[in-house]
Amino acid sequence: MFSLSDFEQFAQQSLSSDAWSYYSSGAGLQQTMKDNEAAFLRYRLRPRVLRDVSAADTRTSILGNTIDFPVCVGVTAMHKLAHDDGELATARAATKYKTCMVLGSFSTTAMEEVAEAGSPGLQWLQLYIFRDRELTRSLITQAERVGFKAIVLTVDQPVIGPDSYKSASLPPHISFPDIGLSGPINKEKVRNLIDSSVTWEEVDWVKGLTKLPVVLKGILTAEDAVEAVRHGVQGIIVSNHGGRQLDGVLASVSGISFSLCATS
Ligand SMILES: Cc1cc2nc3c(=O)[nH]c(=O)nc-3n(C[C@H](O)[C@H](O)[C@H](O)COP(=O)(O)O)c2cc1C
Ligand SMILES: CCCCCCC(=O)C(=O)O
Repeated sequence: MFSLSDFEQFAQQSLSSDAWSYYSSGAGLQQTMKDNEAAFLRYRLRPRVLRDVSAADTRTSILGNTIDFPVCVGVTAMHKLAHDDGELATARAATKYKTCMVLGSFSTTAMEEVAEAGSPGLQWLQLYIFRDRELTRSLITQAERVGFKAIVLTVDQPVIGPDSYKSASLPPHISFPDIGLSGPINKEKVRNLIDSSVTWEEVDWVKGLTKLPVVLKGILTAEDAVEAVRHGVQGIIVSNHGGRQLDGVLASVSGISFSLCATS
C-alpha cells in the first residue's frame, strides 16, 4: 500500500458494510464531505526559495509539546469497528511515529489502557458535553490522571447526525468503557447522551474544571474563532467534522483562512 486511496480500497474490502459505511460516509448529499477533498485539491502552495534546506527538520510543537511532523491522529470514534486492537493499536502507532493522538469520548477501549499503550507519547482527550455533567467532569478528571495533555471539546455536534451509523444498534463487541456502556448498544441511546443545549457557558465551565489547555473542535467561521479567543481557549480546530454533521457548510480548509485572519 502506497497511498491513502490504496488503504481506502483495502479497508472497503476488509470491513463489514456497516463499518465501511460509517467510516466513509458524510451527512445528507455528502456535498460538504466531497468539497473537503476538492477544496484541498484547489489549494496551491507558495514555495519560498534560498532557505538553507540542507538539514530539513519536520518537527514542530503543539501546545508546548514537540511532535516529529505536523500531522496528528485526529479523533475518530469506535476503533474496534475496524480491528480488535482498537485504540490500543492507534495509540502505539502514534507514539511510534512521535505524533499526537486525540482519543475520542466514544473510545471502545478504556482511557487508562490507551494511555498505557501510548506511553510516553502525546495524547489529548476529545470531550462532549454530556447531559450527565458528572460523567463529563469525570472524563476530564480521568484524562488529567492518566497524563493526557489537552481537552478537545467538540462543539459542532450538539446532536449526533442521523447519518452517523446506519444500523439501529452497534455490533455486540462494541462498548464504551469510559462512559459505562456495554454492547449491544442502541444508537439512539448514544445520541441521547449528548446535551444539545450547550452554549459558550459550557466552554467556560470546562475551562473552570481543568488546568489542561482546552481546544475547541469544529469552528468554521471568523465570528466563532473570535468568540473562542474571547473565552480564553488555548486552541481551535477548524473543522466541519468531515462533512459528517451539517451538509452544505464550507470545506474545513476554507475555514482556516477566515479563522486565521480573525484571530490574528
Ligand atoms: C469514522 C469517523 C469517526 C469520527 N468520530 C469523531 C468523534 O467521535 N468526535 C469528533 O469530534 N469527531 C469525529 N470525527 C471527525 C474527525 O475528527 C474529523 O473532524 C474529520 O475526519 C474531518 O477532518 P477535518 O476536521 O479536518 O475536517 C470522526 C470522523 C470519522 C471519519
Ligand atoms: C453511534 C455512535 C456515533 C458516535 C459519533 C462519533 C462521531 O463524531 C462521528 O463523526 O462518527
